[in-house]
Amino acid sequence: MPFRPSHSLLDCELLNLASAFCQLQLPFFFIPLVEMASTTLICDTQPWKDLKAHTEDIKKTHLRDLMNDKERCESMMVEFDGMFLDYSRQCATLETIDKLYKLAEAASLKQQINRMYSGEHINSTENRSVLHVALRAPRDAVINSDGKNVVPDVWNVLDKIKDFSEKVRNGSWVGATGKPLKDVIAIGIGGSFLGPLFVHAALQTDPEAVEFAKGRQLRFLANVDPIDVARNIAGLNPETTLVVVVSKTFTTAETMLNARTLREWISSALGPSAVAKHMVAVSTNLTLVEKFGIDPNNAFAFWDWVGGRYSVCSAVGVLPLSLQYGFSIVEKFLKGASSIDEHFRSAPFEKNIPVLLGLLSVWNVSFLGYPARAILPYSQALEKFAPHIQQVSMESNGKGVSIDGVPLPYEAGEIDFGEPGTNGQHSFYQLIHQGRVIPCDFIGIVKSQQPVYLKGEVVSNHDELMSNFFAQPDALAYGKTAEQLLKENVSQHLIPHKLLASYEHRVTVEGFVWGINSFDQWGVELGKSLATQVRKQLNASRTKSEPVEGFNFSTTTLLTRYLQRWRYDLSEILEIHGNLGKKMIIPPSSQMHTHV
Ligand SMILES: O=P(O)(O)OC[C@H]1O[C@H](O)[C@H](O)[C@@H](O)[C@@H]1O
Repeated sequence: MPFRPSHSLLDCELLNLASAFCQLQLPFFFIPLVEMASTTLICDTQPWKDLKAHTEDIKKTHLRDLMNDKERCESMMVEFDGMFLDYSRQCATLETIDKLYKLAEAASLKQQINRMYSGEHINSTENRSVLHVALRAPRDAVINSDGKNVVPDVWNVLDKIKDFSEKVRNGSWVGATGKPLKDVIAIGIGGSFLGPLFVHAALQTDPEAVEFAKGRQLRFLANVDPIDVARNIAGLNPETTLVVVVSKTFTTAETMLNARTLREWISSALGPSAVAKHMVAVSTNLTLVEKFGIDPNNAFAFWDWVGGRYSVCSAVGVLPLSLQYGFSIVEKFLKGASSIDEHFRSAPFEKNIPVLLGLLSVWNVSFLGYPARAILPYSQALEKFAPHIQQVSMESNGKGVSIDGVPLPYEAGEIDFGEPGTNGQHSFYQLIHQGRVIPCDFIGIVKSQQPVYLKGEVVSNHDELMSNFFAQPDALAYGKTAEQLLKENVSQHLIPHKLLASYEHRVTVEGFVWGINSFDQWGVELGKSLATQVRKQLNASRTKSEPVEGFNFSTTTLLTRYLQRWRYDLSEILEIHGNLGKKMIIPPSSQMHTHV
């Protein structure tokens, strides 16, 4: 059993809260709920063994020499629909790539992709199909799940979103006091937050989208930290605000508490009946939506064949983004993603961008032993791309057992991190230059959303940015002494939809080759159940002074300290939270002092 030590702690003396928390990263080893199978692992196949042996040749080769081979570099460039991928700076020869194709064959990659598109239950531990590609399929496409074409259902919801968002935007759907709803707070976390935030950030300065968003605001409330509530509602008026509660399950603790908090914010200001006009929902669980008090007519469905982290193209992203930018803008986004879906399904591997990206990741992680990957978009509009891909990749492929429950004797999964260039250059690039070898994805855009060219300057501002984009990869590849690697990806225009779909499929390719289930997340579930135990303890200690029990020494100490350093009784809680409209809407800074 692998032991994964973790640090704990944190001392918030800074805020004078003196609370101690710890980040639990328990040593656990989860065996999915399936019988242990005696299936062959990919590492037992000949192509895997050949690649292992081949790493010795690669270690003797310097990237500088590889870069001098024009023919090699030319074969490592691929173009599709406005995207240009150059992977010539990978520590790989043409022989490596050939061996990776053989590995893909041994992993039945083509067949696995086909199984996904044909709706087979490839998420076997949850017994579900994986069909986020259906979310952006054209209206006349046929994609079956359990013998039923799901595309008409997808378009029913899209049509409903179009209709609703137009009503809100043109003022025919108004708030309880008759005022138009110009501001939207989308509550959600994880997959119900990161994708929509990424796309929102990408569209925020898009010249066309800007026009459609005039006079409107879209905010995201994810963290259960009440500071996030305070920041979200700061400056907003409940009378002109629409709250969209986004949760696949409609049970996620953080989201539901935030939803109850904003329900209180609305009803304490406008009366309980105002909720019907000011709150709508996106979920697969319409029963719980109704129970919460949101009219199911004001709920937008999606389906269990959409994984949370793959849900941005469902109502999860489409509803808030359509409210902000109008449905036509979002529809273009869906079309862009769909173009990559078709490319992924049908292009031969040597021209298939997600397949190439995925195979190279497997090469870097499992053969060259590089556990991390930096995602470096030279575009501020893509500032939320790395955080989104972090979830897509790390929640999908952060697994230690095969899909059949066999412990993996090789590393799988990647540590993803990133920042837009050039900010990252002034932060962590030093380590990449001289410290550790980190494969990097450099993402550049040909045309800026917001060009500036100052009179008297040598180059335009975007060219200045792109000078760095072109310089850094070569500095890494050639270096002075050290060997580094990376790949570049240049897009003609800002194409977040195509990047999104390419990276989603890349993660899928990796999972298929590693032989893991990229579509479940049992580790996260364990964390949730432990939080339930802590929540019960906090309540028992606060309300009945019960001692902390049932935890290990470390957690008991931290919890006891936390409880002792900030005590309150029930009447105080009611005083603070009971009248949200009046007492909680205070600036975050003064709120902190009030509570200390
Ligand atoms: O959309 P929800 O059901 O509220 O879930 C929100 C998030 O919860 C968990 O963290 C899951 O691991 C994520 O995949 C999911 O996106």
